[in-house]
Amino acid sequence: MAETREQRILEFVLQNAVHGNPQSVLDHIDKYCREKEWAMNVGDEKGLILDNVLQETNPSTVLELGTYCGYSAIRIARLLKPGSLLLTIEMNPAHADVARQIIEFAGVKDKVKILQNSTEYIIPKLKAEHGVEHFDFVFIDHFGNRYLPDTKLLEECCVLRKGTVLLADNVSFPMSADFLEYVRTSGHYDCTNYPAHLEYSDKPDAMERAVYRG
Ligand SMILES: Oc1cc(-c2ccc(F)cc2)cc2cccnc12
Ligand SMILES: [Mg+2]
Repeated sequence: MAETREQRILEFVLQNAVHGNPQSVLDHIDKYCREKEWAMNVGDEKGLILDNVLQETNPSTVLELGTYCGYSAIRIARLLKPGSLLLTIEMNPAHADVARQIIEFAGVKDKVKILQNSTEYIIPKLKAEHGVEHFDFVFIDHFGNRYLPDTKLLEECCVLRKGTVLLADNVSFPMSADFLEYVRTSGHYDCTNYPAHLEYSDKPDAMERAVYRG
């Protein structure tokens, strides 16, 4: 039996999902985490909200904060038009390694670039070292206490443009309360709340869409 939960998820996917089929990989991660071991993927219910908000935006450049096992990176990449790119930042090297393998197995690695470091280290380097002009879409799904500082860092580093869509997971939890307060009251964002449930659970949770107005 693999040592970590993330390695067991990877093993289940490699042994049961259809190689090169992103939906099969998503379905198998959901099956494992619902039936065997809970894990903090955005999951199928909130994943549908992510799909819908993403498709309304039809982005060419996407940033994700918090890769974990790559579940949402695959959800996003499978919907991106040709020539689009997802940059995803993961500070935990073991998680990044599992994500790399799952993303490759799903067949979407050409649309995804995993940057393994902290968000505060990478965000200031996105323009100079990763050729980023602006992001059309940002999915925020790392640790709630970093949501606000990283949103302000994205503003300061000028990687947002008028109309950039931020979508944040887990905004029902107190850790991201300062982020919610800021995007709802600063005057720089138009916000929409999407009530849902915690992944693989009946506990309440929610996502917040915040459209940057500059
Ligand atoms: O979707 C998430 C859920 C949780 C979470 C963990 C334990 C709980 F009891 C409740 C919620 C943590 C996350 C950390 C980072 C990104 N997403 C998370
Ligand atoms: Mg989450």
